[in-house]
Amino acid sequence: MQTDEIRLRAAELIDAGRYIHGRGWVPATSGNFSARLSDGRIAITVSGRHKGHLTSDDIMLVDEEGRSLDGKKPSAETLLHTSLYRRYPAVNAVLHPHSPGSVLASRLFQDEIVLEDHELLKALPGIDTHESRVAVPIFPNDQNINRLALRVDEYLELHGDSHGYIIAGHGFYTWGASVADALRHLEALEFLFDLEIRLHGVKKP
Ligand SMILES: CSCCC(=O)C(=O)COP(=O)(O)O
Ligand SMILES: [Zn+2]
Repeated sequence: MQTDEIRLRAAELIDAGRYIHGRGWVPATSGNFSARLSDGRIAITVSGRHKGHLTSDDIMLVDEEGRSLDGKKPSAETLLHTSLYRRYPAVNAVLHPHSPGSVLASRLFQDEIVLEDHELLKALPGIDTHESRVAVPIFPNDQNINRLALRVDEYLELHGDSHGYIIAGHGFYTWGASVADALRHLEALEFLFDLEIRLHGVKKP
């Protein structure tokens, strides 16, 4: 059943996809997006769809464990979304771009990229001064999404809240209380990754 809430969240994800693709952050059919509904179900992109040209047919519902509720095939990376929703009750949207900044950062830095002394850090929740240090962890890519989700979850358990994480040679994940918030975090992080890459050069020393 298409409730108003589902239609609204789907429209937000469709608009976000058009914007993110326009910026070159989800080339081909890469990336995936989701939003949590008030009853705990999750609206998520169908696997393999082009995220720049999404329609309502490309947004489906899964339960909290990532199981399809409507017979469609959810994103191959659904478990990376559901584990974030499980960990963070205040998070209602997760966005995953395959952006050049995140991929290049993973070639240049190991384990984490540190963002500090940037006014734009204030676009991230809980940060109100440029005198802040944000470490974005970098995990090795893994075709076993369950194993990757566990690895990320273990890191977050150990290190506390995070604004996002990079998967090496792949892309990054970020999240927020709403699709608009997650999109702001995505744009800020990608901008800061790009600045750090330019600052440090694109080749490893
Ligand atoms: C063509 S990109 C490879 C898969 C991927 O990393 C991705 O983000 C898209 O997968 P999905 O199943 O969500 O379409
Ligand atoms: Zn991906």
